[in-house]
Amino acid sequence: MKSAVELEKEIKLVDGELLKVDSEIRKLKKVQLQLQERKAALRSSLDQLKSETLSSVDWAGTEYEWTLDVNNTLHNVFKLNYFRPQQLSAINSTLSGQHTIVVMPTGAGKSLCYQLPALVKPGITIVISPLVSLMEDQVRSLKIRNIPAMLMTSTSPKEETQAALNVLKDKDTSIKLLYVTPERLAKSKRFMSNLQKCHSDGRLQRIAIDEVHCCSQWGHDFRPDYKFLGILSNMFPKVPILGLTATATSHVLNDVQKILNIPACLVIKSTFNRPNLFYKILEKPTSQEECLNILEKLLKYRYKDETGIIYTNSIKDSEELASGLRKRGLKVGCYNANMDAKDRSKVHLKWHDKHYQTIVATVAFGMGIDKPDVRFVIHHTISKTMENYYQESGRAGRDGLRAECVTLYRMQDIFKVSAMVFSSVGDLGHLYGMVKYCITGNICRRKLIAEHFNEDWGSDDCNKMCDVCSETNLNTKEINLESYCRTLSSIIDNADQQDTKLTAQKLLDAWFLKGPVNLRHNGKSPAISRTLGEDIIAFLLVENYLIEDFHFTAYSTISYIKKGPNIEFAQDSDFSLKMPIRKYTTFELESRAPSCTLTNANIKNVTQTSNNKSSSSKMKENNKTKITMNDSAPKPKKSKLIIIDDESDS
Ligand SMILES: Nc1ncnc2c1ncn2[C@@H]1O[C@H](COP(=O)(O)OP(=O)(O)OP(=O)(O)O)[C@@H](O)[C@H]1O
Repeated sequence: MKSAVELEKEIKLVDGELLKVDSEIRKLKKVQLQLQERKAALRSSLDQLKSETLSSVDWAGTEYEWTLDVNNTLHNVFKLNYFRPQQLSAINSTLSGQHTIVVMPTGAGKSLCYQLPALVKPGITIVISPLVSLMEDQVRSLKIRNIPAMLMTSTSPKEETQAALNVLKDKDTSIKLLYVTPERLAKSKRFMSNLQKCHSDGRLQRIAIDEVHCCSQWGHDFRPDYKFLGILSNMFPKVPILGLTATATSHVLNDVQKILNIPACLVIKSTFNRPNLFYKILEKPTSQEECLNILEKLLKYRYKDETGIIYTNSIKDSEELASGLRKRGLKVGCYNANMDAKDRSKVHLKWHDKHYQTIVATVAFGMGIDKPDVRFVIHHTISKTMENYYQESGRAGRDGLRAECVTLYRMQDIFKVSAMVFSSVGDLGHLYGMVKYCITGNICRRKLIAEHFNEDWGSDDCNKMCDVCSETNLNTKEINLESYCRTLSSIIDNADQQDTKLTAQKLLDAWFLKGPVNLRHNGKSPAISRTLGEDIIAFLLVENYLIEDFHFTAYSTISYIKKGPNIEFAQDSDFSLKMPIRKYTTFELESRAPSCTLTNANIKNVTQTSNNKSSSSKMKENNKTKITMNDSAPKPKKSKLIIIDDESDS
């Protein structure tokens, strides 16, 4: 038997060996990590290469084995004469079996990209869509065209659900498109097992995922159940996935590809320019009564006999405006999240059938509006972001004919919206993008929208279809803001010393020597209009010379104004800051809007049947999005209202 000392000694020796092994393990782990990183980098290069190779193909070609069928189906079943830009590319790519993501603006015609291929090849196309009402609309219009389609949601009667499940097992089914919600897919084991059966019988033709940005947490409509869709490419590797979205940011698109496990897929992206939409900013009066006067004139004269939407940002406003307009003899429906689903769909239908000229709605009225002839979208209050504005205004003119997008803007609305944005998202940058769009009077509105989508549109892309470009007598004057900056800074310092917080309104009052005397400055009232004063405050917010400071009460969130990081530059002797003065351009409230004739850009649109790589729109973005077009037909995105179909089998 060994002595204790010997045993201790031996333990030390073993410890030494263990240390050596640990060190070897660490070294090997390091090598393993390096190899994993190298492998990931190689894989990413391979994906990139595959994606670039895919993008270099002219997918809009007309020599595919299915071309004749595709054209016949377009004409005979969908009764359409031409493809809109990128539709044919998307159709050819998915029919070739490629995983594809299609990014097209709202109303550009994404649905056709999966509905048409579904009829050209045998088998079933599964369409995953987040909105029950949208699916219902689509199935209804497919049935009108004698296209066998079905949907399966939690609200479907039991027999319909059973029938839909049977379709997946039935080799003789005539059904070509089966619509399901992501929740149904994620939570129904029966659905998934039947889908596997359908696949093993060789009948699962394609999986289309509408609003595919809902996969990504970076997107504005994240839906947790969309994450589940990542298993589809592993379960059915040979079945092409076709994702569709109107959200264009590269961050979201990369995330979507990762989540769906299709990193090397083809991304087909249209430009976001909507050439048939005329953009206009109108000065918003202070009182609701005056707002109603403007809206009344617009509805009675400018948009006589036309259908449109008035968006506002609160339920209260939607009710007040709707009732005010009704009292003025107009046929108006109200739509907001306070109403139950039945009432909302009644209003939607009445508007759809032109019983109502306009619907006054909060953004609850959004996703899934498929009315092609919306001739005007009026924003009574600014949207929360440029993206939202693009989506909401984009509901106009989906038929490609001229339509108008009018925004009523005044400074106070910034703070109504910013309190909401701050409470929900915390990031005001996107709202300020919207403010910049409204207060900039010397830059084409389209150019400002293009900036948001990382695109670069020239003046040809606008074709005088915004209030700035169409104004022949545009004011290009600038105003120096140096002394105003210093005065505003001193007013805020003075209020601080008195332990008083200033709202934008109070700051404006103090600047114009109105309101409490102790808050006013010592100088003269500025020799400018109060409206210009409001623009200056908004401009200084957008440019970070002023910032908002939010305080919460039991009933509301109040926005106060503080000095921003850039205001310290105002003390420098060589400080210079200029703001272009906005001029409200002419807009006839009481004459008919120009008629809905095809614009040149539209004509280009509808005759475009093959890929045109000589785009005049230069995409700055180079995120695997090589196919770009300059003349997309009539995005967003989308309202925030999503009806979740959350019933599972269990
Ligand atoms: N090639 C075409 N020619 C003429 N009209 C078309 C064409 N393709 C689609 N449309 C019409 O354009 C309208 C919008 O199509 P669709 O609903 O597919 O748009 P979308 O891109 O899915 O929009 P959203 O993002 O709002 O869902 C529909 O009325 C549709 O019939």
